[in-house]
Amino acid sequence: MLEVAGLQAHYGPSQALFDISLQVGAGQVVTLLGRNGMGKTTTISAIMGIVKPSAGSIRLEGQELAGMPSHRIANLGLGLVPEGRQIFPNLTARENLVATASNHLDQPDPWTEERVYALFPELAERTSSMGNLLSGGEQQMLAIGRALMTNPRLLILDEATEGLAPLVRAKIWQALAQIRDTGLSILVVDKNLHDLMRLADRHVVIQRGETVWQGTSAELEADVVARERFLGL
Ligand SMILES: Nc1ncnc2c1ncn2[C@@H]1O[C@H](COP(=O)(O)OP(=O)(O)OP(=O)(O)O)[C@@H](O)[C@H]1O
Repeated sequence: MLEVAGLQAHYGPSQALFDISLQVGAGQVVTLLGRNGMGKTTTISAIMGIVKPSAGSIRLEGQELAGMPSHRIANLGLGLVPEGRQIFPNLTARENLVATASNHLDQPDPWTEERVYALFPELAERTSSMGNLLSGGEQQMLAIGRALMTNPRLLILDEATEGLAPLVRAKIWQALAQIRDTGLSILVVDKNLHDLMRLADRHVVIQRGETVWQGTSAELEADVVARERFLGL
């Protein structure tokens, strides 16, 4: 479904990505792991076309995305839940959900407000609350719901549970498991590896802008050296 190979990216003269390769198969949950500042957000930004890749390829079901403007990439089926949630503060929860809703790919059984509220019953209680008045957890649920309402083929989450209480975090993981069960592919950046071990099929570890390890949850569990060396865990 998504194949990234030899991806490089720069911020002005400074190179942030040197050689990123990763694959997300249809219906798979894949994590992107690495210590702070190693290039996880930049990798996601390059996939989404927010940062222009300077080399390498990013293919979605065979179609090259590198060099495309980000709105076209989004229309081809990549749904982003950005770091920091980026909820529209002056729109209500409901308006946030519908503002960017679409079904460009004519997906059967598309996501609707009702389906999002069934996934996150907390949001159903808050439909007329302004975005900036929602709690961190509600904002995160809304950011996920908003991305789902674009009916993507691949959902990408950057630090989806950052700053959330354990109980709220558990709700988010539970929802992601439900989303995975609908067959949607998911690429997720998060620091809570323990929670992700159960949810994810594969893990990709990056260090200083390079992919340095890839494998399954069982392989990562068994590879104490890689965990210590690349993740400090
Ligand atoms: N807008 C920017 N301009 C210049 N350099 C940047 C910019 N954003 C990130 N960088 C640099 O690129 C490198 C990778 O950063 P990135 O944010 O992708 O890492 P990360 O793995 O997502 O880290 P974190 O977990 O802290 O978010 C770092 O050296 C960072 O300083």
